[in-house]
Amino acid sequence: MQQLIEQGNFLSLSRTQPELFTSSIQFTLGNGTDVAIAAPGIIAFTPTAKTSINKHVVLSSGVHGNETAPIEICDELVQHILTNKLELSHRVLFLFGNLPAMDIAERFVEENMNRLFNGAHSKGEGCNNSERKRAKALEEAITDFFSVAASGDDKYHYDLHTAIRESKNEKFAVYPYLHGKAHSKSQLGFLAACGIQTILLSESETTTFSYSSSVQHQAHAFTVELGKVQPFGQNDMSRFEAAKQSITALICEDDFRPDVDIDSLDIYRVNQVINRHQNDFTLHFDDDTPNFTDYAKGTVLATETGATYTAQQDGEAIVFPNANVAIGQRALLTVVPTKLEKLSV
Ligand SMILES: O=C(O)CCC(=O)N[C@@H](CCC(=O)O)C(=O)O
Ligand SMILES: [Zn+2]
Repeated sequence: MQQLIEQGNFLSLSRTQPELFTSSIQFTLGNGTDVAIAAPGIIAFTPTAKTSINKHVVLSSGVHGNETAPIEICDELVQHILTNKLELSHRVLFLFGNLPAMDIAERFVEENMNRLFNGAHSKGEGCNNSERKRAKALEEAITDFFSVAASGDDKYHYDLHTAIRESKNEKFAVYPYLHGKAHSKSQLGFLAACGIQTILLSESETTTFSYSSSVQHQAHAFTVELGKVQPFGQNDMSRFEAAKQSITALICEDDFRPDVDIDSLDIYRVNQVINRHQNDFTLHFDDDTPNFTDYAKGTVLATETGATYTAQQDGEAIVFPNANVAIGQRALLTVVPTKLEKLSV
């Protein structure tokens, strides 16, 4: 543990010597911050010297193993907390999602982990592979972490990703379906401070990590897309500076609440969720077509035996196209511009 406290290399040790963390470990840093390690890649910090803790923040990265920029950002934050370069004002749980997928620089090993949350890990064939077991462990870590929040405290979960393709709107966030609850203006302010001006409103239940935290814990939860997938060490970190600074402010300042002019944001709602049902599922645009490319009504976007998927409105745009997903999984979202109707503070 001496090496961990001196170097702060929690992610590296989790990946290279996971046996160090197979039993849970607790210790306290010199500045009074309690550290609890539940498993490799799962570390929580509680700044006990603070009397006004009212935010409980979950930062997950690497749920897809090849989405490296968020992993590098969180790795650095953890290092700075462990080595006392950063002093927290609020509780933070860091989750490094798919460690084996990071090692092979792939999105996943056997199964896309971001379709296994909200209990999906234990449905169907059951919790029978390492990604299903990890999704369950990550959910349990969040349940434990939020269980000590007092009523009225704020719970947050930012699930940090990068997209496979280029994107006309480089940074964007998926706001999980809120079942009629109002969208939060202060959360949109925080995301804007991170450089995220584009928000997709999901309109259905899913098995993503952010939806799970939103519906299970009433957390302010988002899937945050910070840029494009790059190998470890090849990210232009200057493109993530605003996100890094704002996340740091959220966890280190007593009350970081940047404001935003809602009219300056690009808000979309999901219009179609197109799943792949057949082996011959084909997208009808080039592989390098960026996210948020929009089409005229009637344009054929994808086909498969028995179905043709078209733009239903002028200006309908594509997001996350991927013809290679497993049968039954989401191969394409389409989105259309919208306005936010119900906003809370
Ligand atoms: O670029 C892509 O095709 C995928 C990027 C990514 O991993 N996106 C998330 C979004 C989750 C959500 O809809 O909230 C995913 O597909 O899991
Ligand atoms: Zn991802």
